[in-house]
Amino acid sequence: MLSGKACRLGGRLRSCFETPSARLFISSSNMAKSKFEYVRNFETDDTCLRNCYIVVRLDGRNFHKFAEQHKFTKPNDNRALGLMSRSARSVMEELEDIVIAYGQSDEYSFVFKRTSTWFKRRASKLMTHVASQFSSSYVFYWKEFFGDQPLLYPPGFDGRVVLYPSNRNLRDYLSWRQADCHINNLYNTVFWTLVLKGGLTTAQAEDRLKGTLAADKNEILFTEFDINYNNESALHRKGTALIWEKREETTTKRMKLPNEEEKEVPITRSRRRVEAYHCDIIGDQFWEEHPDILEDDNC
Ligand SMILES: Nc1nc2c(ncn2[C@@H]2O[C@H](COP(=O)(O)OP(=O)(O)OP(=O)(O)O)[C@@H](O)[C@H]2O)c(=O)[nH]1
Ligand SMILES: [Mg+2]
Ligand SMILES: [Mg+2]
Repeated sequence: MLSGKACRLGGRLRSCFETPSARLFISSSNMAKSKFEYVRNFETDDTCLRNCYIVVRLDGRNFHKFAEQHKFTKPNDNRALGLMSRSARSVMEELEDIVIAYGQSDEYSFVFKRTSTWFKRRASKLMTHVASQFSSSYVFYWKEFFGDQPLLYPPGFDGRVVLYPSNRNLRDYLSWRQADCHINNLYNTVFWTLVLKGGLTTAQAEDRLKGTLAADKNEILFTEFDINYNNESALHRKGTALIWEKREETTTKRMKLPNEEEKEVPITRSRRRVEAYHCDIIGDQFWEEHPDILEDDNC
């Protein structure tokens, strides 16, 4: 006698029949389909093109308001930036194949290696995993950065996926984000210096900066406030690049060897860790010093 029951195997519903000597599985594709089955075909194929770097960029939703309500310091709040990078580190540690992440303000870009087959390269899976891991980490680690200051409401992050077929394109993408960081930070630094130290209203400061070039802004900071922009915090000027690095870590362990007394023995292990850099990633130096990030263009 065969006894039939539904079993879940590898995520698929199969019919499972047991005989005294064997188990027989009949996959659902061989069974009569329900009349609802056709809706599966409405799912679109969003597989990312092979050989391309997959970039997932997240950006905080309405962080202008979020920053106001949580009293972020102006123009940069190191607690907020620290929390963004802590959350990005959690994404890199929990998800596979991210070779570099770059963040500034309320955004973070995650670059998956071009040969990644994670989640069959399905854009929606990659993006939603990154966005949900990042968002839950942002809430989870909030206290580590903001202490007793409460999180007033759940923050959200939008995500998008962009493919870059060459190392040049990928580097230009990251350069674009770092240039954006520089432009915004220079503007915000002068703007808030004019307001907080120069006594201008926000409207006056906006007027004063209308039509100015980078050189003019540097000049205002230097001549009027004795501030050399290049000496401002690298975290604020350059943003944060997170990459994997191998580090030798030495610990000691108490060990007892045969015919010897128990003693402390040093043990050195090579560990992969996410390291943060606040440096220029537009020029060649960073990429020459970290040749493992990019894959060969001729793959
Ligand atoms: N004071 C302060 N504000 C920050 C800081 N980082 C981000 N912000 C705020 O977050 C905003 C991020 O800009 P956007 O991402 O363009 O704008 P948004 O308000 O998040 O709007 P959407 O992204 O379109 O939802 C900035 O304009 C600031 O108002 C910070 O360190 N300090
Ligand atoms: Mg935003
Ligand atoms: Mg933004």
